[in-house]
Amino acid sequence: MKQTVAEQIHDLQKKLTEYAYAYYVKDQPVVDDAYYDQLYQQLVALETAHPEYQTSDSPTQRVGGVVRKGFEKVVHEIPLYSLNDVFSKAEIIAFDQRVQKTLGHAVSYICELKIDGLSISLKYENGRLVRGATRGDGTIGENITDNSKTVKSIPLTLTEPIDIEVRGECYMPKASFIQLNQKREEEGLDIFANPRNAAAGSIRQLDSKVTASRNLSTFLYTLADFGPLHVTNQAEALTHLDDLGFRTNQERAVCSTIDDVWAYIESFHDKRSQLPYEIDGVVIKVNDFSDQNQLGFTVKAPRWAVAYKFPPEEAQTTIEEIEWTV
Ligand SMILES: NC(=O)c1cc2c(=O)c3cc(F)ccc3oc2nc1N
Repeated sequence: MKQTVAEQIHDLQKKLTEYAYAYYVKDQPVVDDAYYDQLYQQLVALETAHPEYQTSDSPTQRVGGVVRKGFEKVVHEIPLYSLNDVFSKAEIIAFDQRVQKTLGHAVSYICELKIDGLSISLKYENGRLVRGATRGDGTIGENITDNSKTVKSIPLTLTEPIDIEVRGECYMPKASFIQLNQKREEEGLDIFANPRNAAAGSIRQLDSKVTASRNLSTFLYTLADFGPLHVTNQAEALTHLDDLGFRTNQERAVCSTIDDVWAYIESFHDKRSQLPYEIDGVVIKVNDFSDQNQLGFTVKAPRWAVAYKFPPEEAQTTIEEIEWTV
């Protein structure tokens, strides 16, 4: 039986959302670009002819179009802390000693690549994105909801209709950074010093169409407000973020000893230049949440995590060296 217009539109929205998820979140395209574009144009035509069926979470709403005079301020009910930096194995061992002394037992750690982007916070109500915000000073950030919606790896709707707040890093892939600077040079514009600055300048654009053009991506890493989720450790939390539809970094590893942590760090010190995104170190976190809660926070940072920083990268990676994934 012939589909109604509403069914055609809903069907296209669903398909295009699934294809975009595979491409931008899982790095595993399921259709080629030409086919995606063909369906996308069909959806734009149908939604234009029947705006009553255009939904706020349709893939066509990713193009931006809001121009603001400035950013509203956002108060982070749960502050975004920064991490204490360490620069040597000795400091990591000292961190582990402090943790064991405070808790009275050994712990397992989770190592995560330290993505060199800018921190963002995303708030969902009933599974719908309601607010995107920059970290700011950790308590007061900027409302970048319009721009967040143009970042293709940020889900507009979660797989569960829950209230939750998550945090992560918004970054610009190395290849996009190199292409953006080449384009800016040709146009006689100033170039960005590094992908982090390019990401910050792109997510804090007053014209969300510009943000949409910058091919930003994300890796989420924290459940700020767990909502109804029952997770006991960071590894589980990251799996939940995956299940909800977020993009998380798959290089993470649970390590039961500091020697394993150090082996992880050394392995990524060598792989760093081949990664399609910039990292400036490795974040080491006590994995278990009850241990984290017992360790708590200082005024500015958690006692249950440190950021091991790599020495500044030597030569800027050439485009040939990079694996061409988003
Ligand atoms: N850049 C990062 O890739 C990254 C950053 C942070 C944080 O800034 C961070 C700050 C906190 F107070 C607590 C946990 C954190 O975990 C983190 N985990 C990460 N993977």
